[in-house]
Amino acid sequence: MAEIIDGKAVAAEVVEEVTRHARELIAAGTTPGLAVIIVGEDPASQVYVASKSKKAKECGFHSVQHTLPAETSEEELVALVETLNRDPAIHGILVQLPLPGHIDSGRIIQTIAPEKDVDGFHFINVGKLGTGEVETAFVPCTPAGSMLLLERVRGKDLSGLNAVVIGRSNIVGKPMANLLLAANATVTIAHSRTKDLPALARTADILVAAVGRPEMVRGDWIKKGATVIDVGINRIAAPERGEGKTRLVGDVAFEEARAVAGAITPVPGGVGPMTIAMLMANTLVSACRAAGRTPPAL
Ligand SMILES: Nc1nc2c(c(=O)[nH]1)N[C@@H](CN(C=O)c1ccc(C(=O)N[C@@H](CCC(=O)O)C(=O)O)cc1)CN2
Repeated sequence: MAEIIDGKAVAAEVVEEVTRHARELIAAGTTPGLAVIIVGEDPASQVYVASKSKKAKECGFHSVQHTLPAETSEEELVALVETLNRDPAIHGILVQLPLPGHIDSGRIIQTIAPEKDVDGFHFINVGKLGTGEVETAFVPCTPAGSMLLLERVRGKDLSGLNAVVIGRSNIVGKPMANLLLAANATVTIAHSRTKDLPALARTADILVAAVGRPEMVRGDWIKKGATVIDVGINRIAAPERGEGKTRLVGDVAFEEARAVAGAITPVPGGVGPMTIAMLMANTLVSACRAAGRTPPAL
């Protein structure tokens, strides 16, 4: 049976470290500030944003939440981001995704000042990560958190290991592939047009599933002893729990996979909690840089 990688516990460790460093920074005169923006009433987004704001307060940060109606115009949102760009008390700006359809997410992301882009989605940060400038980039929170979990079982250097990332999104798949490459893994990105995905997945010592399709990766796709990082968070019907009930599953069929893998992240309690912990870490780093201090290695 595979080792279960406890993302909740690792996230709690990260948050504890961030809080300790934040205390020192605050004593030296800089309070890390995080502004989180949500537009509309998507229930999952509301939960994530509330968790982010709450966690920021727990870390001792100055935490501001902007809750905007779904009808907010793109121009209004741009204006808010520009105001936050100029606010010296704010070191991190996060616009919760997805945004309502009438707003161009790309334009909003590119409006965020790169030095406050704690989501790591701005072209400047994407480019830095892509060219190996990891030290000065902001790395997107979910891949950064996934790498920390991976490090717990495989160490920092992945030389000689084959990694397969299923999914090519800008938020997870592509940055994850870049981080694996920076750690010396041999990386393949697979997607909906990949031929014989199960066979390719079976070549992976490290398999990252980030497709958003419930339990797509089956046990017989997994090489014996592989490390499986499940980034998917899918809510599915669970009639066995009662009428109208739901449950969360990942992109990996967990029970099948744990019988074959060497280590695996569960859903919930794996990569998800790391996303919020790494946002706190990125905000601390941003505040350290603004204060002219060397950010801690987290
Ligand atoms: N601007 C951004 N928007 C979105 C991001 C992001 O990184 N930046 N990521 C996702 C959602 N997300 C954070 O925003 C997120 C998803 C899941 C979790 C989490 O802790 N999940 C728990 C389960 C929670 C539940 O019960 O529903 C888990 O996996 O254990 C945290 C953050 C999209 N948008």
